[in-house]
Amino acid sequence: MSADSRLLVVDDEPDLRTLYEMTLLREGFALDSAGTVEDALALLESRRYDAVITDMRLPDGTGLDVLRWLDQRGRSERIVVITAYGSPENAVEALKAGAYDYLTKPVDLRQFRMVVASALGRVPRPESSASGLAARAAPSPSSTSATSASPSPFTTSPAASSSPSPFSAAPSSPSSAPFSSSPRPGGSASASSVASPVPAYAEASTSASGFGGPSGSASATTVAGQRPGPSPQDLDAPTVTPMGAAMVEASRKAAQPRGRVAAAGPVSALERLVGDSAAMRQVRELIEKVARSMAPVLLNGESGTGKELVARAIHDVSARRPQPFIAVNCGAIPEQLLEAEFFGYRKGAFTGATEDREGFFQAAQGGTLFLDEIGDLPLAMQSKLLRALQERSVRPVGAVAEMPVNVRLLSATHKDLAAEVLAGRFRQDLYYRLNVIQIRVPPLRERMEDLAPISARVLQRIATDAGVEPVPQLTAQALAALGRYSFPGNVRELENLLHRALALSGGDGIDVVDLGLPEAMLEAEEVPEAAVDTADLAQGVPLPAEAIGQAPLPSDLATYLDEVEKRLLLRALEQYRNNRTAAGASLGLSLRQMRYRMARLNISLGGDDA
Ligand SMILES: Nc1ncnc2c1ncn2[C@@H]1O[C@H](COP(=O)(O)OP(=O)(O)OP(=O)(O)O)[C@@H](O)[C@H]1O
Repeated sequence: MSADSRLLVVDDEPDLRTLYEMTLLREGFALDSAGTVEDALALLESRRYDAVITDMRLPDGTGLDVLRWLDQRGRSERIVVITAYGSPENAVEALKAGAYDYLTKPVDLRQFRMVVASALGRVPRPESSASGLAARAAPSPSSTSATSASPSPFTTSPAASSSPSPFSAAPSSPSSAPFSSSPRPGGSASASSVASPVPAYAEASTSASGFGGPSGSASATTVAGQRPGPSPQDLDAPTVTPMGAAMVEASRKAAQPRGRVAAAGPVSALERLVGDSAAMRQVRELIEKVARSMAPVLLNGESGTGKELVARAIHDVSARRPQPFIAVNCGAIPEQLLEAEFFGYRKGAFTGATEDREGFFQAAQGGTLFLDEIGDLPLAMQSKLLRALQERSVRPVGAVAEMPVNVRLLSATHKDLAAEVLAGRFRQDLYYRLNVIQIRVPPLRERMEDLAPISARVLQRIATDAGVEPVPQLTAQALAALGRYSFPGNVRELENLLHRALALSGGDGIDVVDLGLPEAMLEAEEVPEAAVDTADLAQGVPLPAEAIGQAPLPSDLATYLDEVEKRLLLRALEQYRNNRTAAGASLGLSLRQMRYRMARLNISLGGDDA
């Protein structure tokens, strides 16, 4: 049944080669094998394969040689590298070099089959004998809705925001504190546990709530609920206490801007990631690149910069897109519930465990598990997570057997994890595993040229959600005022601020006053006196007498005016830290006009000038 896939196995140990061959032949794959790099390359010269499984250490080179050979030729074969036990640095190196995945010796054949299936883009089918949970958790590839046969392990309520749970995700009022570091949006702060890989509520809220909540959530699938679940006694909780559940967002589909859903179909997270700054272009490139492998990615950046959106984009671009994307806020889960939440539990495991429940890993089976605020995981749980990653299997609380999981792990933190390692608060080995590839999502203030397009997109979304038409635009002055703000809460704060501005603005335009920026900030940022003459030129304020009345007449008016214009543009650019949108707006120019004038006057900002 799998004979359409042809694999190449490279290992110099005949016994192992035979073992791999037998395993793969039994799966129905067509197969070639080689014992050296040279033989492998000869075979690869002669034909293409769907995947290559290669040992790292070979008599005449390493698996990396095979990998690089393929990479240099732009070949599409996915590569699984087999590394010796206790040499994670080899695995990391292979992943960085572009391997799809790795296996550690001694190879567990069940894992072997799963990894190969995953490399071939098939839905890995964990052995059903391992646990009924696995089979239940694994969604059908063709199924796009909640398919779990089991009832929700944790009660989830679509009426999330009314949940009294301490972890509930009542959308925060965007107007409450536009300048404070905004509260997490309804999305990320949601409280809910995963019942099934793709809970019905996820589907429903994907189409219902659009691109994000009023406070700027990235997730339209956020669900908050209260789990009347138990606190496992064997996890330091002496009695059963109804707890607020972990914070989870589950979605197989990206959230999408409302109003475009029906016409344009689902909008991927990558499309939702607005911004054409050099930094964002680089992030987008990395997303495309890392989406091709199973390499763990650590997203680093301040709160509200878009780390979760980037994680969703990686999932959306990857072959795992049809499978669940499970986002978990590690910092929000009570410590004594962590193990049960992550790995699930079995009926009778502790008082109140009246039925089997799946955990995040099972819910993400075949898909992506995004662990936000990974730096908040307590050390004990870090060890358990590390083990799950190494073994690619988890043991639900109260279960005897391990169950294999095929999950791609993405994590995020606003902390400096390397410093946390040094301080003894984060396990070095786990850091090493999570940090195979790092993507830094820069703060908004470092990419202010993205301010205008993000604002436009956000306004479009919230206006559409609120049924406001036409979509109000920011005036040039409002945009300039925003350009002077440092946005400690990043894009989320911008969203909150615009939400509030939209509510306050009466007409078609959003002006400075609607933004509710603090007086102190506006005063501090007032245009310096010396600039008033020129800044106000457009409003008809006359130039000071000495500028035109007493200065000698220029012999070449055009060149003279060009020089004046150039100096003013340079001053504005300096004042707005090379942000052309804000600098232009302060002079009453659109970005396009600004670009045109800069090009005409030969003004270059150096570096990437997009
Ligand atoms: N480049 C972008 N374009 C459009 N919207 C964005 C962009 N970056 C972030 N957002 C929006 O900003 C909000 C915050 O993003 P997100 O939740 O991904 O940030 P985060 O870094 O994960 O925050 P935290 O660290 O607090 O979890 C979301 O609503 C998201 O959709």
